[in-house]
Amino acid sequence: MYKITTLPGDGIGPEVIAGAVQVLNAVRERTGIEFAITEAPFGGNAYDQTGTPLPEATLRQCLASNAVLMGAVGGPKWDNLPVHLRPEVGALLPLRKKLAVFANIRPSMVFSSLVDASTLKREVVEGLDLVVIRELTGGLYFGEKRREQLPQGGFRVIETLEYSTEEIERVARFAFELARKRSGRLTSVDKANVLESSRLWREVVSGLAAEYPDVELSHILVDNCAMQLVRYPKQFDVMLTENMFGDILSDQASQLTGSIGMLPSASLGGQVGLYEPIHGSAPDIAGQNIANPIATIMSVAMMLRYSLDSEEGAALVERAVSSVLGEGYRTIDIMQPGMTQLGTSEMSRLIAQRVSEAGTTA
Ligand SMILES: NC(=O)C1=CN([C@@H]2O[C@H](COP(=O)(O)OP(=O)(O)OC[C@H]3O[C@@H](n4cnc5c(N)ncnc54)[C@H](O)[C@@H]3O)[C@@H](O)[C@H]2O)C=CC1
Ligand SMILES: CC(C)CC(=O)C(=O)O
Ligand SMILES: [Mg+2]
Repeated sequence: MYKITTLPGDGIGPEVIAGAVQVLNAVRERTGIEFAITEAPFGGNAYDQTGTPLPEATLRQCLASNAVLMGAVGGPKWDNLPVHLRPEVGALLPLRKKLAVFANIRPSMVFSSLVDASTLKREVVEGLDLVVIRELTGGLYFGEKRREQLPQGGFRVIETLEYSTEEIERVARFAFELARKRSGRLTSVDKANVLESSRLWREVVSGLAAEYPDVELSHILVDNCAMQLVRYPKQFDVMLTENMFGDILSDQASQLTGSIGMLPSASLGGQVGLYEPIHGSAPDIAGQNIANPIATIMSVAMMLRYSLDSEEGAALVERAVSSVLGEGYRTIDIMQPGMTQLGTSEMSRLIAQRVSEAGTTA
C-alpha cells in the first residue's frame, strides 16, 4: 500500500489538488493500485492555523510517504512576514531540502490539439517535447541571506550563491542518463562568462561527458538560452541548469505549450518523490474555479510513473488528458474559438471520467 501525502497549500492549490485527487482515485478504480492519501497543512494556511508554514507533523508525514503531491503556496496575505515565515521560503524550500529532491524534471510538451493555443507560431511549437532538469536544493535560493542597515540610511543585502562539485555532479548525471534515454542531446545552461559557480558547473558537466560518449553535450549562456527558447525551441531536448535559471526558464518554456497551467513537475533524488505543478498560487484567479488543473493532473501521471511504479496508471492519465483536449474542452487559459470552456472542477471530473472509461468502449 503506497502512502501519498497531499499538500494543497494556498490560492489555487486546493482547487487543482482536489481535481488531481479525483483523477488519482479514478486510476485506483481502473488499475487496482493500492494507496492511502492523507492531506496535511502546508504554506500560508498552515501558518494561519499553527504559526508555522511547515508544521513538524506535516514534515514527518511527508518523510514517511512514498510520494508528496503539492499544489502551490504563498500569496499577498503572507508577503510581509519575516522571510523565514513566508510560505515559499519557510515551507516549500525546506520541504525540498528535507526530502533531498535535488533533480527537478519539468517537461514542456505541446499537445497536438493545443498547437494553436500557443502565442508562438504553429511551426515553432508543433511537436515540441523538451525537458528542463533544474537543480533544486542548492544555489541562490538556499544561500545565506542578510539585510544590514547602513549608517547613511538605506540597506545593504547579501545573498549567497553556493554550489559544490558533488551537488553539480549528481544532477548532471541525472540529466546525462535522461538524455541517453531520449534524443542523446543535452544542453547545459549557465552564466560561465560571469559567475564562478557557473564556471565550476561547466567544468563538472564537461568532465562527465567522457562517461557518456553517446550523449552530445553543448553549453549555452542563460541569456542567449532565454532568447533561443522562444526563437527555435525545438533545438533543445534535455536542458540542464541550476536552481534559479531553471525556475525562470521553465516558466518561459511553459508558455510554448499554451499556458503555465499545463506544466507538471517531478522532484527526485531522495527516498520520497515530490510532485507539483510548476505554477504558483495564482492569487489573481484563486477561488473562481477557472484555474487549469492539467499541470497538477500531469504531475499525478509523473507520480504514478516514478514513485508508484505504475506505468499503466501514468499512461491512463496522459491519454485521458490528451483525449479531453482533443475533444475540444478547454479551461480559460487555453481557450480557443469554437472550443468548450470548462471550470477547474468540470475539467478534472471529465479527465477522471475518461480514465474510468478507458478501454471500455469500442
Ligand atoms: N510552487 C509554488 O508554490 C510557487 C509559489 N509561487 C507564489 O505564488 C504567488 C503568485 O505568484 P505569481 O508570480 O503570480 O505566479 P503564478 O504562477 O502563481 O501565476 C502567474 C500567472 O499565471 C497564471 N496561472 C498560474 N497557474 C495557472 C493555472 N493553473 N491556470 C491558469 N492560469 C494560471 C496566474 O493567474 C498568473 O496570471 C506568489 O506568492 C509566489 O511567491 C510562485 C511560484 C511557485
Ligand atoms: C519558492 C519558489 C522557488 C517556487 C518556484 O517558483 C518554483 O519552484 O518554480
Ligand atoms: Mg517558479
